[in-house]
Amino acid sequence: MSIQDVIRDQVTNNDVVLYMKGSPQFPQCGFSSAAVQILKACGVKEVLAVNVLADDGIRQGIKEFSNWPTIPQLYIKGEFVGGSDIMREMYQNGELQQMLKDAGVVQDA
Ligand SMILES: N[C@@H](CCC(=O)N[C@@H](CS)C(=O)NCC(=O)O)C(=O)O
Ligand code: FES
Repeated sequence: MSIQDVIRDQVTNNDVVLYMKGSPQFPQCGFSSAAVQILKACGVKEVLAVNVLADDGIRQGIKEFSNWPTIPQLYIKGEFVGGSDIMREMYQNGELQQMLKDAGVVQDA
């Protein structure tokens, strides 16, 4: 299976996927830490967190997959949402909560 296939499987088989540096418990970059905090603030309980620092193939492959040059990257229901700046904007205007609600990932937002 190619890296692109692995990524496609991850985002297809998990409602919420966060490609990040480090883990939700120990983020290894401020941008990834912010992304984790925003998901928590939205009430997301289940997320597949993929540590790109543990796999350089994924680290580069995800940029190609999404056509987006940086980490973190959030996917909801197989759809690329954005990085931490976009997540923060969408959280502030309520769009992210709505998207998670529509996806059936959180009850009340
Ligand atoms: N403003 C960006 C911040 C993310 C960013 O600049 N990430 C850099 C540094 S962590 C990155 O992924 N560089 C490529 C790499 O490390 O592979 C966002 O909204 O997500
Ligand atoms: S690891 Fe240096 S900015 Fe993210």
